[in-house]
Amino acid sequence: MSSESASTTAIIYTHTDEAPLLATYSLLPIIQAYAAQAGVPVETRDISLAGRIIAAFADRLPEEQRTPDALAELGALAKTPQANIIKLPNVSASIPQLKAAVAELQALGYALPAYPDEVSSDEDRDTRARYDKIKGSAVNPVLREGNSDRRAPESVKRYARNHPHSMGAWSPDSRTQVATMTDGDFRHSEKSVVIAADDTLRIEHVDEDGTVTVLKESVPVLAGEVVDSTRMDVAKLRAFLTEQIARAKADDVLFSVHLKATMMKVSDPIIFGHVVRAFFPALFEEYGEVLADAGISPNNGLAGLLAAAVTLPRGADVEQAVIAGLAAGPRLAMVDSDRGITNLHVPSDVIVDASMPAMIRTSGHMWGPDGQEGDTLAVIPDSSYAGIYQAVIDDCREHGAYDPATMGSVSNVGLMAQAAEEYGSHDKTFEITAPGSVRVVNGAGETLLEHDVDAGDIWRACQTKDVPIRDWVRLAVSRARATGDPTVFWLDETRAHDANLIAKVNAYLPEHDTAGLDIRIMSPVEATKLSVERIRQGLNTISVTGNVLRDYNTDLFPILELGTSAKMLSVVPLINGGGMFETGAGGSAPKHVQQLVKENYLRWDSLGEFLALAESFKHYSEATGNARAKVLADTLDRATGTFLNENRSPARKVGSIDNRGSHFYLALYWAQELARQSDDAELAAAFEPLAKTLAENEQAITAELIGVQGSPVDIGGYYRPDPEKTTAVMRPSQTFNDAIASLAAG
Ligand SMILES: NC(=O)C1=CN([C@@H]2O[C@H](COP(=O)(O)OP(=O)(O)OC[C@H]3O[C@@H](n4cnc5c(N)ncnc54)[C@H](OP(=O)(O)O)[C@@H]3O)[C@@H](O)[C@H]2O)C=CC1
Ligand SMILES: O=C(O)CCC(=O)C(=O)O
Ligand SMILES: [Mg+2]
Repeated sequence: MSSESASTTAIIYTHTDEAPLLATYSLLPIIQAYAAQAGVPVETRDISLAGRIIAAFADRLPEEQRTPDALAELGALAKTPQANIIKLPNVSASIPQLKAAVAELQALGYALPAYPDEVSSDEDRDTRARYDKIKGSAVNPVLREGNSDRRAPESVKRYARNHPHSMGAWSPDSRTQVATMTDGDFRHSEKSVVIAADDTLRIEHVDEDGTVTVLKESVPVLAGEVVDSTRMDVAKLRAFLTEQIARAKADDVLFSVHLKATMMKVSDPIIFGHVVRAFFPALFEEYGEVLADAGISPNNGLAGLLAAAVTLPRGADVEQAVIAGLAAGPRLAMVDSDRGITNLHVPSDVIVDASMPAMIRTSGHMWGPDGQEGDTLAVIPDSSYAGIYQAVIDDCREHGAYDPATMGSVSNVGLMAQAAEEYGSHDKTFEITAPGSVRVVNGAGETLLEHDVDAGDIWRACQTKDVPIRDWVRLAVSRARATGDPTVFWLDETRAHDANLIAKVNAYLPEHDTAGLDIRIMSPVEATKLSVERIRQGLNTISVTGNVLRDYNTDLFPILELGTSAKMLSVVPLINGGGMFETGAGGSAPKHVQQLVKENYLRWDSLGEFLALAESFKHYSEATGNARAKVLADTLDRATGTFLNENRSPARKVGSIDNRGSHFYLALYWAQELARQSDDAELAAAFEPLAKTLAENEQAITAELIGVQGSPVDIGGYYRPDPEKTTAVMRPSQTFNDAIASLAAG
């Protein structure tokens, strides 16, 4: 089947990375077997980090190693009404991850160039440009051609209330605090304009002598689009960081930094590098030049720095300086205290959306170098969104931890389509090399936005198109109508960008019937206070936010309410009519892969996949008229309900059912629902024998699945696991495999 004809008729299930990929090896064969009975093809496309690297260098690889650019194909598909994509989380690679993936592929025989830290030739420039396109959040902005609708379905919320997850108690004496800048950051420097007519903008740097350097030649814009620019004053950033490090030391709390070096792939690694510099002043005073000359950047974290420094003549001295710096500074929060991995080791290890809620769930604690929990100074340099975490912390300190058995819910409608807001800043973010100004100029040569800058400052521009804003308002009203819940736009009228958005929201709301709906506009901090107050009363609130708060809120509230964002329903109604169904709101859980390899146990919870799949079948049925797809959806919904009632989610430890066992139970309940339903007798007959076989063999299958656990396994790679080895590991029950195979045979 060619990809064009496939795209009009098939559901595309993405082949990604890490834990979700492992789960796919077990779950996808079940899905394909069931869907085939209803005439619904389910195909895969490889958008894994390794797959994207291979595709990007296809022209430099021999014929037999080449693969097509599946991400480009799906990006184009997402713009069509035919799109029906199930999107699993994928690695948004930091440079250390990218390098590791390249090394693994090279070892597999792919003659890929190394990532050039220093660029000295045209070839380097080309190689670097290809890798830079792959790194960071490179998949989601391409596929997300719609806004985001993330929520906990009622059945999931009920499950969480009946099986409340653990929640660390909060003390009124907690000294945990958020530290954020009050001046000179992105928040305080922001300027914003609404574009009057379709145009092409240019971004220029003007140095102190008036010499103009074009930073970006062409930024096409449409009428009604919001364009912002802003700067991080690096002198102020460094002063702020030095102050916070001293403060954490004086207060004897842990020091931690929380960034999004993956999604904000240009700005945040630079900020991360400044944190590393500020934490180790003596190291950089002494060896800064040596490290820089060797192309070793603190932006990639302490782990990369230490590994690379070993090769230097004074490598041992550098290592000693790091040890001395750790001893001299405040106690540094740890990612893994057993393995000595600090908060400053790898930029992709401290991703704010997951790291802050995990801390709030654990009594406001992080882990210290001694492996003990402790209060922390959580540094979030830019103040645009940091205040929401402080508001939650203040609430917990005052009223204690939330109670998952009784708390309400905060769902999210997020603006993200067409690379909205910070998502689109990657190719418009610059680390400034000389003092002067940066300006955004329109086609007529007029300056629309301008900032004074100094060398080292980070300057960035963002774009938010009008069509997505309009669609976001529509989606917010439709969720408000569907639920009757208060619906709050988290917008701050004192922020330049938000002020423009507020005007648009006020213009577009009257296009809808909002009679009887409670729709408000509040600053993020005030909206947080309202939402947590309602949560404590067991009440639900819809948060309608921009892209970054979409990311933050859809981990923050689910982690507090459900224990994990993996249990979220995450739908992206694509603006051109297609559907994308994301599986949960979390990431690719690297820790889970380590556990599988060590003890053949995968604790990944595929509930997000089950929820996405049901929505995808529903959409398929509506788009194609295939009534059987609707039967698949309805029966899967009911099966997921039983799955939750029976508490068949993976446990965390060896000896219980894990991800594979949870897939068996889903297959059992789904087959039983299909056999039982009366909408389609033929389909019922097709599933009756399977339902019987699975039920009869429950003991045997779970015994086979649990029996393999407990010892190390080989999946033949991390970023490019070997398909045969991984299949063998992820499908270890012959009885179960035979039963699924019998469906096709029958
Ligand atoms: N949509 C996407 O494509 C996204 C991709 N990412 C990427 O994922 C990677 C890891 O990100 P990170 O910030 O560490 O966040 P993760 O969400 O991957 O991990 C945080 C923790 O969340 C829990 N968790 C997440 N998903 C599940 C699940 N399905 N079942 C059970 N537990 C789950 C696990 O906790 P525990 O250990 O307690 O079990 C996990 O260790 C990065 O490369 C990041 O860029 C991140 C977010 C979204
Ligand atoms: O695109 C990414 O890097 C991660 C996105 C994410 O965390 C989210 O969508 O919640
Ligand atoms: Mg997120």
